[in-house]
Formats: sequence, C-alpha cells, structure tokens
Amino acid sequence: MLDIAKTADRKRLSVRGVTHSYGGQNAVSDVSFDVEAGEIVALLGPSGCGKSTVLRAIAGLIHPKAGNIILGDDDLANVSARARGIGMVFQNYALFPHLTVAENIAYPLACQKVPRAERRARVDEMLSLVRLHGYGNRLPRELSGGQQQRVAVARAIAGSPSLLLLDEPFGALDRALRFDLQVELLHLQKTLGITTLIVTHDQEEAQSLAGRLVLMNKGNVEQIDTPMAVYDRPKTLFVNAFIGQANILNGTVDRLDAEATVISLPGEQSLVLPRRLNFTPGSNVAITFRPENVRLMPVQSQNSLAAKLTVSVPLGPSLVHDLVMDDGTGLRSSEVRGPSTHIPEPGTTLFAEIDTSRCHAFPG
Ligand SMILES: Nc1ncnc2c1ncn2[C@@H]1O[C@H](COP(=O)(O)OP(=O)(O)OP(=O)(O)O)[C@@H](O)[C@H]1O
Repeated sequence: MLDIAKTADRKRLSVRGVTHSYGGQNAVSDVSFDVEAGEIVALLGPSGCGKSTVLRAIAGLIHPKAGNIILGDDDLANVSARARGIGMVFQNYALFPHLTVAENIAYPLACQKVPRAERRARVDEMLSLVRLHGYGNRLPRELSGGQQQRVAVARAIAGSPSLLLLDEPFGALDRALRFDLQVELLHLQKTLGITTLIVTHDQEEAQSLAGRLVLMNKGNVEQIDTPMAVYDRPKTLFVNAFIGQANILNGTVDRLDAEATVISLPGEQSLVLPRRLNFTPGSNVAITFRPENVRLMPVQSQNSLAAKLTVSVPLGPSLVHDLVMDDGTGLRSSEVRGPSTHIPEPGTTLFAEIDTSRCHAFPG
C-alpha cells in the first residue's frame, strides 16, 4: 500500500444552501449537495450555470453570500483557503513555470513545513504514481500538455488533502489523451480514496468518472443522481435534453384514464402513453424519448409517427437517422448496425414507432 493512502484523511463534504451573486446578479442560488467520504461526484451543467462559483466557494477563493460549506466536522466559513486542506487542479495546469516538476510537486509540502528528506521521498512517490518517473528535473515548458496536467494532479494530492477539487481538468487536451487521463485519475482516486469533486460541462467525462452527478442549470441544482438514473429518469426537461440525446414533441393532453393518456400532436397525429399522466386534459406537455427508443418501419402502426428521412449517418457501431415531420419537428432514431442493415433513401416517408413505455412527459 502507498504511504499516502495510509495518511489520506477521508472526509465528507457538505454544501448547504450556497448562494452567491456578482454585482447584484445571482450566479448560484441555494445550492446543496454532499460528497461522501471517498466518493467522486461531478458538478455538471452548461457554461455559465455556476459550477466554478460553487467550486471557488468550497476552495475558499470567494465567500458566498449565504450557505455553509462543511468538510468533515468543520464549517469552513472562517477557515482560510490555505488552511482548508484542499487540493485543486485547474484546466490551464497553473504550474509554476520557473520551478522544476519536482519543485512544483514539493511546493504544498514545503508550505506544510514537511522535512526535506520526507519531501523528496513523497515527490518520488508522486512522480511514480502519475507515471512521470525521471521527469523531476524538467521545467513545465519541457512537458506535453498531458504530462503537465499529470504534474498538476501530483501537486494537488502530494499534501494528502482531505478533498480534491478538479475544475475542467482535461478541457485543454485532445479526446484520446483526455480519456487516458480520465482512466488514470479514476485509478488514482480509487487507490487513494480522496473525496473528489470534479467540475465539467462534458457529460461523457462526468458519466465516466463520477458515481453521482449534480446537474446544474442557471445557478440551481436540477437533479442529483447516479449517471444511469439521470439518463433513465430525468426529473426535468432540461436534464433530459442535457444528458444524452432527446426527441421532444410538444403536444396537448387529449384524454386520460387509469391506464393510458392520449396526447394530440400537430398534424393530426397522436401518441398513447401506457400510463395516467399527472396532467389535466388540455394541458400543454413536452413528450420526450431517446433515439434508441424509436424504430423506423415502412408501414404505419399504433404509436408510430409519419416522418420523412433527411439523412442516415453511420456512427461506429450504430446508424443514426434524422427525420422531419410535416409540421417541421425533427425526430432522431438510432439502431445498432448489422451486416445486413438496410439504409433507406433520403426523402422516403417512414413511420417512427416509439416505445411509449420509455417516454417522459414534462409541462409544455
Ligand atoms: N468574477 C465575476 N464577476 C461577475 N460575474 C461573474 C464572475 N464570475 C462568474 N460570473 C458570472 O456568474 C455566472 C456563473 O459563472 P461560473 O463561472 O460559476 O459558471 P460555470 O458554470 O463555471 O461556467 P463555465 O463552464 O463557462 O466555466 C455567469 O453568469 C458568469 O458570467
């Protein structure tokens, strides 16, 4: 077992009702979530939704207007950024350019007044951990972007922080390298068991790294759940559209009984959902479903919608079809491609058969 794993101090992070504004404009409102000791959670949402503001408040770089941040048993309100025991990694590496790799990694240890010999041993351990053994004497500019980011990770964990914060850590790297570093980070986090919060706007990154996601939109938390639950049971239309792909049909509740709800759609089409929705007749609803829950058929059946094929695109193992309905609403269907999969001609009218048991309904 690694030395650092023995000394890692697992703490639970609790964010309670954090609210912050810049110049009167609320950037985050009443944000609450927990990261259990040793857990990895992703804060996910579109640009400007307030993710970095939450992270900065946890790190102690800003003081939120309201709310509490509790790490372990300590409320951090009166604890300085430096004394919080938090390791941070930013997108732009932020290594000290005039210090060598080893000096960069040793920096937090020097601040903690760790004796020189112990510092040297810890730096060596960190270099092996991030697979940069032998690079200690180089300057940051003599490393690739991926290597620099590994040094940033090593520096963040060298001081055995009780919390690791990562702000878009791999945003500047190309896709393949990002994936490699994500796998490495996951391995490292599991080995060390550091409570970790990662901020990203990349849903694939969030889903591959985190056990739970905190979905933010316009300064508010919309849902906190596992990646699969967020995908399968989105609580809001925003979450449904932000995670994965979603077809959205705007319609009106026509009639409902105990077992079914009939939705009228533009162009005299309709859809029967096999359950009673919590809406009154006449309500506007947005019905959503994933492309993989749509099958294209040559003939009409119940719960199929007529649409014209615009394009079919092979994407690795699947085939994605884009269609347009008479009223201009777009539809997307995807299927697993086999050796005999037939690709229809663009312009063909097809019938999109929707698995209505997988549809979600939100206020329109
Ligand atoms: N220093 C600042 N002064 C004024 N407004 C700010 C400041 N920092 C952030 N904001 C505003 O607060 C809101 C939230 O910003 P924040 O950086 O937290 O979002 P984000 O989700 O991290 O975005 P991104 O993914 O683009 O980094 C935005 O509307 C932003 O314009």
